Amino acid sequence: MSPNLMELSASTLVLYPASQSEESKKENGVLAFESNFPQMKGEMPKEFFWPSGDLIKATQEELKEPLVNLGIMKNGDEKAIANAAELVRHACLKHGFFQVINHGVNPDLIDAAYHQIDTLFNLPISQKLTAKRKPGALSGYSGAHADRFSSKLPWKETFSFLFHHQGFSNSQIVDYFESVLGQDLQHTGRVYEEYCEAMKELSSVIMELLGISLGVDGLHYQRFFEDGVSIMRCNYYPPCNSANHTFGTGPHTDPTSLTILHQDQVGGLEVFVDNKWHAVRPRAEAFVVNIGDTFMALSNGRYKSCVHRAVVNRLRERRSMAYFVCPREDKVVKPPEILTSKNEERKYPDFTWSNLREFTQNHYRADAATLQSFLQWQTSSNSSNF
Ligand SMILES: C=C1C[C@]23C[C@H]1CC[C@H]2[C@]1(C)CCC[C@@](C)(C(=O)O)[C@H]1[C@@H]3C(=O)O
Ligand SMILES: O=C(O)CCC(=O)C(=O)O
Ligand SMILES: [Fe+2]
Repeated sequence: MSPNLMELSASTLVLYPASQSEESKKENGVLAFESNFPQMKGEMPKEFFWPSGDLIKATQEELKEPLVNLGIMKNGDEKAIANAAELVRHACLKHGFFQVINHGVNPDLIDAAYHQIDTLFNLPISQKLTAKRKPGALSGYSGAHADRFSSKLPWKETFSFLFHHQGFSNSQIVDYFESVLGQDLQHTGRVYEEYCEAMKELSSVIMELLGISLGVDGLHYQRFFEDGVSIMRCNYYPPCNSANHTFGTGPHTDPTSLTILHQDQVGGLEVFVDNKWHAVRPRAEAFVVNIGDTFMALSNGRYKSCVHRAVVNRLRERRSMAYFVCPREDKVVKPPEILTSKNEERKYPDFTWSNLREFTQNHYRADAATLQSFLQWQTSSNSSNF
């Protein structure tokens, strides 16, 4: 760790625990969580308790969430597209969150993808651990992130994998599933291959609309992401008898560019709007779209990265699927000139997704201040090199 990072860590950064030997992990109970989670009965281990300052309840006030009908993007009615762009613009300037309907994704495919979440998380823990996420990597299985963090653990299991938008075979995900979980998971891989293809198409339509809504050429962001590598994540949140004291996913913004999320009918996603937490009512026919930190930078700070979290339920298990759109890792993240030409200052220096991703995997636990902390870190590590 650089000395500068240590200085930062004292004030703003939440750092990983020092790397531990397998022996000390056992002593700390980390491996025990992984193998017993989510069957843990009785009292919730202290590592899952979150500070009371974070546990503020959502308001009962209904959120007037913008629902954007994407069907209009196909028939090319200019007025309808302008109206949709206005809805998106208003939502993104304010909080960075909207939902889309008539998105063209086959509901049977969404059901099939949920079904495969059950296949995945019902595997024996020994098999899930064969696909365990390696330190610093984004793909693989994780139980409560217990091997990465030692406090404020999230009450969830996740399975993540990468999806190359271009230049890979149409069995990239099948191949990954087979390599980490074995031949039996071929069908699961096929379902997610199809799901990710559908997400890629959907993200391209949303990028076009975002471009139009910012007054940028509709093709600009579409092109920027065409050779990207996105992250698909299946989330499984077991029921929790101390649901009021923990989170499934704590408060954060996504460091990625755009998140297309589907949640099941249990509900649990909450967004921070007007200084309050609001529950997002589950809608089977809709996808939730969140602006992430990287898109905030691509819009020169105009569009807000959405602050959100997921709460867990005392009695019911919950599932969600997140497709995190990311550019190619070495692409320079900077806003199009049209957004900075009218004497508007650049809000963020250039960076690459690879740098920001590395920061979240090796130096900082993503939260609601990731981008600011990353920029501070980048500045201090650059200055220490000279
Ligand atoms: C780049 C990423 C880091 C996380 C997965 C993707 C996009 C979202 C990030 C995350 C979900 C934000 C909340 C905290 C986190 C640790 C989690 O709860 O999973 C984050 C992911 C991660 O670092 O694995
Ligand atoms: O499960 C959810 O509803 C949200 C999950 C989330 O925010 C994430 O994985 O980044
Ligand atoms: Fe998120």
